[in-house]
Amino acid sequence: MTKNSVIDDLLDEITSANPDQPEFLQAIDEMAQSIGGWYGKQKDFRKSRVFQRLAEPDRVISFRVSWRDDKGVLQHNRGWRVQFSHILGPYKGGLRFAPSVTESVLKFLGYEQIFKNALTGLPMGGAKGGSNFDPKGKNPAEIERFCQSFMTELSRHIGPDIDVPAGDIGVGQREISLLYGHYLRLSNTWHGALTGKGCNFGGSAVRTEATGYGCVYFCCEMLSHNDMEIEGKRIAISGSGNVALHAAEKAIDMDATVLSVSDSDGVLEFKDGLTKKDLGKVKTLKGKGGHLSDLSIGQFHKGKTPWNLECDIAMPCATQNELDEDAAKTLVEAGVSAVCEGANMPLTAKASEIFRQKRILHAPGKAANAGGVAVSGLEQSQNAMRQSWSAEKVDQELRDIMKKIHSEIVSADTGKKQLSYVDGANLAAFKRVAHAFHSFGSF
Ligand SMILES: NC(=O)C1=CN([C@@H]2O[C@H](COP(=O)(O)OP(=O)(O)OC[C@H]3O[C@@H](n4cnc5c(N)ncnc54)[C@H](O)[C@@H]3O)[C@@H](O)[C@H]2O)C=CC1
Ligand SMILES: O=C(O)CCC(=O)C(=O)O
Repeated sequence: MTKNSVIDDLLDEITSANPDQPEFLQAIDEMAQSIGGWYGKQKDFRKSRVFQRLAEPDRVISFRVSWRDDKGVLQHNRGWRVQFSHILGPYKGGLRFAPSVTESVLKFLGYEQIFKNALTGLPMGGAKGGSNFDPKGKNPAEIERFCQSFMTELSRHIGPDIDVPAGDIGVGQREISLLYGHYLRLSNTWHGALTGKGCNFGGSAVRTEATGYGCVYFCCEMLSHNDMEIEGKRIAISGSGNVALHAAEKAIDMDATVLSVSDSDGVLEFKDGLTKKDLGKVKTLKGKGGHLSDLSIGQFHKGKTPWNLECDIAMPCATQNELDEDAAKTLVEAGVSAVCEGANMPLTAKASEIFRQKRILHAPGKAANAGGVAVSGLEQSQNAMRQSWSAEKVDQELRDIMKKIHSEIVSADTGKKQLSYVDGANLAAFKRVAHAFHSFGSF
């Protein structure tokens, strides 16, 4: 079978089984393109349809979340937990609260999570969950009532050896605290059934910072492997949430010039580089749910993205498909050297293809943003051991894990002369999961 016929064969059945799930199919397609050459030679895996079976979640739990708003009116949203695979460990992955959440979005995130978690080398399966609830514009009491109602159902499905959720878009430490508090009341058991908890009640040092810091650590590994360094590089960052602001913080520490942060209204540009002082102002504003356009620092460009800024490194840290083909072309013309994904699947398939053709270094999210879930894995270990490690120890572990992920990717035998971080990450992770899955028989 040629590579293309293998890929067509893999995609046909999954595509027809998942109509109207474009994000999920995009993630599946990327994996099939990366591993197709190798998979075509794996007779046993093809015969037992490992790829197709792995594309079917273990289960998708969907539920009603009823909550009362401040006017006393009963509202309801839909909640989900996609428990994709627990081959390598308990289900693990974040919860997202945003109006754009659909089953397709959570399935793509859950699928990516299986392979990201495999790359960390820690015993974690893959899952994702959340709700189409929009936290924007809700007051704290409404958020609390929503979180409690959401957990009333979710608590039946989670536990330290079953499924361990964490945060994602719209779910930060405030929401994790509310969710965990309600879980404790319902279960009457203290154990680490959630990660991202406050450090004074079982959370790990550095978990809040880990995704952004890890992304910069990975970027440094990738640059140094390719005879470059981060010092002095101009970095365009999108987003202004947990991942973006901690990536910006670490990049500034490493003497890079951070040119931007953004939100859905536009981009805030810092021509001479974001300073720690101004980063503090952005953090304070975002902590209160404000808009970047309200700040009187930098230059705000309404309705724009960071992708037309002249930069050396693009670091998309906001959301899926935020960087499209035109943006990729603009970045290439402006001389970008590397793209490092803080967000999950922030590039459209066409944008990704442009960077591949132009041989731009491109670190996919499942590698570059794995630092967050890796420190979640370390939080699970600390909870199980009833220990609390120092920030220095956790940060060192995080650096070591990002380094190890990088070296696994560059040594993955993709059969191609040109090093592709996308293919390397997909192949290294898929092999680990597929070998375990296959050995379980009719699983
Ligand atoms: N929090 C974590 O530990 C991890 C998060 N991620 C991924 O990182 C990305 C960001 O997540 P967080 O920072 O945790 O979320 P967050 O909720 O803290 O921040 C999201 C930010 O993105 C901005 N945003 C949303 N849509 C946008 C758009 N279209 N254009 C520009 N900005 C937009 C929002 O204004 C907000 O500032 C997501 O893709 C998430 O899945 C990945 C690994 C771990
Ligand atoms: O920390 C975790 O469990 C999950 C983090 C996450 O949602 C992600 O890696 O996309």
